[in-house]
Amino acid sequence: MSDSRVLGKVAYVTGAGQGIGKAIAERLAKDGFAVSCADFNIDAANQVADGINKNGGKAIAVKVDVSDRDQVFNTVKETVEKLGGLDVVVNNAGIGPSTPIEEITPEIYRKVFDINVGGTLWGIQAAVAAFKKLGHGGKIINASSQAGQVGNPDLAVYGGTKFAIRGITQTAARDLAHLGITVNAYCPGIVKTPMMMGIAKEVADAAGKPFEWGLNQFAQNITLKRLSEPEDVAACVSYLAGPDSDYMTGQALIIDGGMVFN
Ligand SMILES: NC(=O)C1=CN([C@@H]2O[C@H](COP(=O)(O)OP(=O)(O)OC[C@H]3O[C@@H](n4cnc5c(N)ncnc54)[C@H](O)[C@@H]3O)[C@@H](O)[C@H]2O)C=CC1
Ligand SMILES: CC(=O)C(C)=O
Repeated sequence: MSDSRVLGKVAYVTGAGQGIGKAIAERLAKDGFAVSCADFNIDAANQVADGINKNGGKAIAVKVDVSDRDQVFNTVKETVEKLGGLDVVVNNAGIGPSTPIEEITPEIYRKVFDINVGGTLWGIQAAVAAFKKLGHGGKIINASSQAGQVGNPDLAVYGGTKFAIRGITQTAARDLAHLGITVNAYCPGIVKTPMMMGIAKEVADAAGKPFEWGLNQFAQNITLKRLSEPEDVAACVSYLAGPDSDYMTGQALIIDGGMVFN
């Protein structure tokens, strides 16, 4: 059921073409947001936007490589022009290769940080510019991870980006509060998406083990004894995007089924 408090508001979600981003876009549309589905894979983003529109929501798809600052600014501008405003930016897009310490190369380091950390910084910057031009504050929501809370096997580079995103979230919260902007993050656990399944396979293959062994390296200590659905994460982001979280900023909400206990 939609929330009358967000009707007429606009959300820009990166990585909305599949996985967690798709679930976030669909949930925010159900909540009542008009949604800009931003993704490198424009065909996938179009499918998500078409599905939202067919279900009575309002959505567009925009092609973006979040590692390219100009593309992020241009697609945020396109969102404002086509949907009539902007209130929430979800910096969800990311890549997650497994990187055994001795196999890390400068190329993979730069690529993962450019997308995961650069994409978050450019999304924050573009959101601030749009909110200021529109004359109001807003909400910025960044994708961290349980792997941004504790070190995970073979994820030194990816996990490093997720730790970085928590720190960026805290600093941005402090720096942007005077503009009426809150900045928070979400830390999913082991979510059934192509990214996670890919990591599990890479870890298993590197160890010469079956896929299930690789997945279990990450999923064996989930208190609730089930993998996360993308919709579990979208429910957390729905809270962060809505007015009930207005008094929250600089936080990284852990939505992992009970893996990390701070
Ligand atoms: N799947 C999991 O278990 C977890 C995922 N996360 C985080 O959640 C976010 C989403 O992850 P998933 O849905 O699992 O990933 P996914 O790989 O299933 O989907 C990622 C989406 O982002 C898009 N994308 C990738 N690089 C892009 C770029 N440079 N510019 C624009 N779009 C780009 C892809 O086309 C894809 O549609 C990521 O930030 C990830 O780090 C955090 C914790 C756990
Ligand atoms: C992909 C990810 O963020 C994990 C394993 O927590």
